Amino acid sequence: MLHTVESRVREAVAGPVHRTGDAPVTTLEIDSRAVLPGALFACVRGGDADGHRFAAAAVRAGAAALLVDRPLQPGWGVPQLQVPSVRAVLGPVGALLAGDPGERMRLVGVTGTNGKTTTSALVHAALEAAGRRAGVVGTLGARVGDQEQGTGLTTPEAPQLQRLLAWMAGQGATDAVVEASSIGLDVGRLDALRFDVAVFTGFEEDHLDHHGTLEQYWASKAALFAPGRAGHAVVSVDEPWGRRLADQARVPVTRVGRSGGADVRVLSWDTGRRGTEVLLADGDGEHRLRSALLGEVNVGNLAVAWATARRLGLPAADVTAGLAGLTPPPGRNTLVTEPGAPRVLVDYAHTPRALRAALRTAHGLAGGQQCVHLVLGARGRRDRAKRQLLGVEARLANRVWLTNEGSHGENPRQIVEELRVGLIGGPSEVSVELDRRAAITAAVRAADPGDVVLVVGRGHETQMQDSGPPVHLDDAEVAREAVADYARAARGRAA
Ligand SMILES: CC(=O)N[C@H]1[C@@H](OP(=O)(O)OP(=O)(O)OC[C@H]2O[C@@H](n3ccc(=O)[nH]c3=O)[C@H](O)[C@@H]2O)O[C@H](CO)[C@@H](O)[C@@H]1O[C@H](C)C(=O)N[C@@H](C)C(=O)N[C@H](CCC(=O)O)C(=O)O
Ligand SMILES: Nc1ncnc2c1ncn2[C@@H]1O[C@H](COP(=O)(O)OP(=O)(O)OP(=O)(O)O)[C@@H](O)[C@H]1O
Repeated sequence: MLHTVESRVREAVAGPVHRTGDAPVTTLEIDSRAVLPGALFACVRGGDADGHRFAAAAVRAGAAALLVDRPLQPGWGVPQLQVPSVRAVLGPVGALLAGDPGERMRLVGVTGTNGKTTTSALVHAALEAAGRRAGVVGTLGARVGDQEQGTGLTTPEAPQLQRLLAWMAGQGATDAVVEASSIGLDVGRLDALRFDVAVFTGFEEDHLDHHGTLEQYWASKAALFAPGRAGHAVVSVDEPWGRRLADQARVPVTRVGRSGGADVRVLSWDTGRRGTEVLLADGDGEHRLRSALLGEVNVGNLAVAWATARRLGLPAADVTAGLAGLTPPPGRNTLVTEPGAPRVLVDYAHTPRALRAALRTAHGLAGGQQCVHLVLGARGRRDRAKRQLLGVEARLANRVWLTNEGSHGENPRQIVEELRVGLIGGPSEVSVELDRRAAITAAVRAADPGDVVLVVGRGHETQMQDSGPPVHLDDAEVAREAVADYARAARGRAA
């Protein structure tokens, strides 16, 4: 009933709350186009639109009540609950109407500029190996057992996130791992959830088009590591940002890294075509982890996942088995190979630091003798300041193919020019091919069999958007075709 929602709102926020009547409400919905009969429609003021404008449409679709921040005249015959900020109560109200699933589950929240999806998948694998039924929510969707649902966002809006957790609990999940994006934290999508363990994978400049300043971006992430939000923190302290967080967090911290002060310390590691091996030391002694994930970034991800799983009380043998058994998430350092053809590494790197790491992984695979060819673009209408920095990092490649990555209405040639600025004066040979499929194919054709072609930016994504509707484009699929053609042609020449 709406009066129960009112009580929850009063517990959660200060300020005036006013209700015009009562009605049974079953779900919370923030999009009028998704309203089902019995919903409480929350009128959210957004960047593009004011949800109050869609209240009439929501009532026509069956909304039983409205959550508003100003009284609507008329109310179209349904009661209204007026609060100071609709967005600020989405978490608590979403939790209430979903049956407070977070209170029945053990929750892990994973934040960091990069590594959330990978680390979440690792922790999830460890939980399952320990015999716990666990769900996972993030960029790749929501999953429990063999059931999946799309999420659209890395961290879904609070009503959807709460419904997903309820769905997982209904499927028997006792635990859930949730990717916590900075934007999700900033706009309150994770409000009303308390994480048993909050995980920090690392930090660099990103999403400044949303946050405005680096400090604001930092503050959004750091907010997760506070009493009431998290019980314990697992923090990668290899970089200064992690050390800052470990020092400032107001919850107990497990420090993970290569330095002497770390509680979970990486003693040595090795990564290559066959995967990654890490030797760790913690309070219980030394542990050797093996994983099919490749690339130096996964050394840290594995160590952090280990520390998280152990913090959750999972037995060491189960954690080791879970981490070893994980199939690499799609588009994260995915290797495409055929005998006689160059190897292609498809990776979701879309920040300067991730690109640097991916290039190091590619050079490692190329063995230092062979060339690394990079296919690089940048997404339109997103973080424009990042482009030049990506270009600077791209100098680590021997040859660079600048291309389109989905212009979202911007001029793709202009985006490529902004990337190219960072490459000026560098040693790499630079070509421009705006057709992404043609760029990947050309890079493979131009490579020698021992070379590595690194395709970054889109990872698992299968839809690319320019000015028109999205079109199907899967980098790994294009790479597989190019590599197969290359191998066929090589066999033909040899025959
Ligand atoms: C910055 C941000 O959080 N934006 C999200 C936000 O948009 P907004 O508040 O501006 O909403 P709006 O479009 O102005 O609309 C206002 C309200 O009217 C409603 N509406 C709108 C039209 C209509 O016909 N009926 C209707 O009810 C909308 O559902 C919304 O509630 O609320 C929308 C509705 O849920 C989200 O789709 C939108 O995400 C946009 C699409 C987005 O791309 N967000 C990205 C940047 C994002 O959140 N990314 C993070 C980080 C990913 C990473 O780590 O890389 C993520 O967690 O995914
Ligand atoms: N710990 C890490 N530090 C830096 N870069 C990483 C790390 N882990 C992965 N990466 C790089 O970042 C890319 C994205 O990894 P992942 O999907 O795990 O991160 P994410 O935080 O979920 O990204 P997003 O929020 O954009 O979905 C990888 O393809 C890899 O290039």
